[in-house]
Amino acid sequence: MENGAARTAPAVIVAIDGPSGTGKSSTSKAVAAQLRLNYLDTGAQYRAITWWMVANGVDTDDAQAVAAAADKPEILSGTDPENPTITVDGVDVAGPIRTQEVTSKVSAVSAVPEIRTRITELQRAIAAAAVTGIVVEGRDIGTTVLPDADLKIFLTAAAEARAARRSGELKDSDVKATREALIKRDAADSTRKTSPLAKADDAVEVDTTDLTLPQVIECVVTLVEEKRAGK
Ligand SMILES: Nc1ncnc2c1ncn2[C@@H]1O[C@H](COP(=O)(O)OP(=O)(O)O)[C@@H](O)[C@H]1O
Ligand SMILES: Nc1ccn([C@H]2C[C@H](O)[C@@H](COP(=O)(O)OP(=O)(O)O)O2)c(=O)n1
Repeated sequence: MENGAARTAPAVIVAIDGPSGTGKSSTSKAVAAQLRLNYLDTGAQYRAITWWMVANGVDTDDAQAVAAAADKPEILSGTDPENPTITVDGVDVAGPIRTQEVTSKVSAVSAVPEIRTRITELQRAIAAAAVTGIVVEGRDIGTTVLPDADLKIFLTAAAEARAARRSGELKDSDVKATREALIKRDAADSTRKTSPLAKADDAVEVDTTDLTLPQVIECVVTLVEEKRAGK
């Protein structure tokens, strides 16, 4: 260290993208907790605005109606990886945003350009305010939201593995139906016009099919540390 001065690590921005069930949320939370960074689940924000549309009787298949309401709800994300929170107009929606109804409607709502503009602004403001840095996970973080991120990771996994992981979380669900719903949602998210799910050219791809969660976490922590060390 020069002249014995204490050196403060610069804020590090990590973008983690990929399809459903590849391990984005679990990995991002653990990496952020381990490295004392903030954490943002951008899927939760799209789920929250979708929840609001449903709760307020907006037809989620009517893109014009969804666009007209895009600025109405106030969405707040708490970025502590040990206790991430999400509220809409002051209401805790962490539970309600995970229902099958919201899951089946979120792709249509998040394809509307006015919704993406609104949520992208929120995401950039949260990332800019993170003093030590942040891990942001989603579908278009490396490509659109934070194209200058210090490190971009794109997680993948075989559809069978992803469906098995997801149905392990949902009681009474069968793997085949979960697999079909997941493939349908990924296809919608990857083919929408505005900011689709995509790997950034400079992202590191990690196939998690045959890796345990601790292995994926270790891999990403190592990549962040290498970046910080300037390798
Ligand atoms: N590498 C892995 N091996 C086994 N299970 C995993 C792995 N990564 C994540 N999981 C589990 O799969 C489920 C989905 O993971 P999650 O992090 O929510 O994925 P995503 O955010 O990409 O949809 C969770 O129950 C999680 O514990
Ligand atoms: N950056 C993002 C994050 C999520 N979305 C949309 C598309 C996704 O199907 C939904 C839900 O995302 P979420 O990460 O909660 O999905 P998972 O069920 O965890 O895979 O939100 C998006 O369009 N852009």
